[in-house]
Amino acid sequence: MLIRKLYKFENAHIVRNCTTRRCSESIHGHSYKVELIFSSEYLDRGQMVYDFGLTKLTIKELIDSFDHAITLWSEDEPEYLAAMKKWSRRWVELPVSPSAEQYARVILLMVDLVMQNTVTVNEEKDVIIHSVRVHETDTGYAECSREDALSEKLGKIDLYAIKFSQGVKEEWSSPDMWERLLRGEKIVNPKKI
Ligand SMILES: Nc1nc2c(c(=O)[nH]1)N=C([C@H](O)[C@H](O)COP(=O)(O)OP(=O)(O)OP(=O)(O)O)CN2
Repeated sequence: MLIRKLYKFENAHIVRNCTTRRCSESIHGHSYKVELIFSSEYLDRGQMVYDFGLTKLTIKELIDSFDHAITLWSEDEPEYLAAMKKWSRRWVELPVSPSAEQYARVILLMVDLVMQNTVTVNEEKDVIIHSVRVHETDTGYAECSREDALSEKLGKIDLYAIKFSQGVKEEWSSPDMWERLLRGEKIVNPKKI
């Protein structure tokens, strides 16, 4: 069974090497809409796949890292990267270019990491992030399955290579949230929210 939760953020980027000039040559922004689809064959004590409220904790905080930020590709021109980092307090650097496709893959892997580290307390069972849809505009989205996120054909994504600026981290409830997730530290879900 599937459930879906929608997140929104405002973000700026350039997508180098793509065909559309406006996209590859000028910094521009989008009001992103991100749909997370979770799945399980089981229901919890509340007869839910996964309480929507639980998706508004670490997962929401992590996705909100992109809000009012510029997303950078680590292989972009060093001069451009340095300037963006100098003039924007909030930035996220990815090892892949920030196309809608790569956003969807990165976000799926991030959410998967959160879910793998989460200890559930309401008899939730085998809840996984099933797919992610990233809407860049009202007219275009990219959709990523778990297989897509891990696909060697689409290129491996190294979560350890993702960098968040100090300005992003200091707004997290715990500034070392990402390092803790990468270390595999467990997050115990609250009994009540
Ligand atoms: N497959 C992809 N194609 C494009 C991406 C992308 O991430 N994946 N991104 C862009 C640009 O970021 C661009 O801003 C969005 O392009 P487009 O859909 O053309 O935007 P419009 O607002 O002009 O769309 P309309 O349907 O004309 O309103 C380009 N392509």
